[in-house]
Amino acid sequence: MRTERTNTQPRSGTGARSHALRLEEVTKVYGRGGRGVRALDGVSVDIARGSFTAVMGPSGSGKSTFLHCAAGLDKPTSGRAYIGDTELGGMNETQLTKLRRERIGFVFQAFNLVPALSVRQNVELPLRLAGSRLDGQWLEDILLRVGLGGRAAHRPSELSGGQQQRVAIARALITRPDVIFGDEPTGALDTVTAKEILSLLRNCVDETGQTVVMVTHDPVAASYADTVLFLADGRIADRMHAPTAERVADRMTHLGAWA
Ligand SMILES: Nc1ncnc2c1ncn2[C@@H]1O[C@H](COP(=O)(O)OP(=O)(O)OP(=O)(O)O)[C@@H](O)[C@H]1O
Repeated sequence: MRTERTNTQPRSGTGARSHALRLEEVTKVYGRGGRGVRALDGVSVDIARGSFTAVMGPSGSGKSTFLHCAAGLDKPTSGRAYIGDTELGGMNETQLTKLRRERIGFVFQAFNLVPALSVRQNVELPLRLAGSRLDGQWLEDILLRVGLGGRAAHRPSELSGGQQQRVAIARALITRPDVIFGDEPTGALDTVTAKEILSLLRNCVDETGQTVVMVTHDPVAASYADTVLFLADGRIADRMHAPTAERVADRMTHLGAWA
């Protein structure tokens, strides 16, 4: 049985569990005055290391804004975002770029691989950009872990969609990041391949203690997580532990997602 590790309460005092990321009263308003859109509205969440969290909600509920503020891609209008104990608000663009390269992994729907580079070179890229030393054994371990041991010399165009997403996951793992953020990582894949990729993300959490936070519209994808956060109108409307696809779909229906 899976251990419940995502603590959705703000951390308090001593004895708190180690968190990979934390948002404190994060509000994001796009635009100004009467035409401003409150995309996030006082969101507080504390996500434990080694946990798998899915973020769901109706279109426009603030999922992308949540991910962007948590990953330092966008600045909250008010409130604070932390990766580990590092508060992002005080950082300039150069520092944020460095933090994203070294401490965050991204897996997007569209894979975003460099076509001219081999699998191995794509996976090494974050370390090269960061000027960090490459641990060859770790690279080999990761390629094996994602099932690409025999494909290291291939170009992305020579791989299937599922294999390309495995490269993206390997690239996200190479820096041993605090958090891997997934933005619809299975959105472009067929059902069978999507399940393989979700199992791989699940294994990264269970076997290497990786933290994964994934935005998805798919209740089946969300069911691989330990916890689902449901957003509605920029707020956390609900959270579900040990989710099943049926319960997630039911909750989404009640949030009016598929009305
Ligand atoms: N750059 C922006 N400028 C103005 N409004 C924005 C901007 N980005 C997002 N919004 C608005 O903020 C709200 C939340 O958007 P967000 O993209 O976070 O929602 P979402 O849940 O990811 O939606 P979807 O599931 O459709 O991708 C929406 O009303 C959206 O129109």
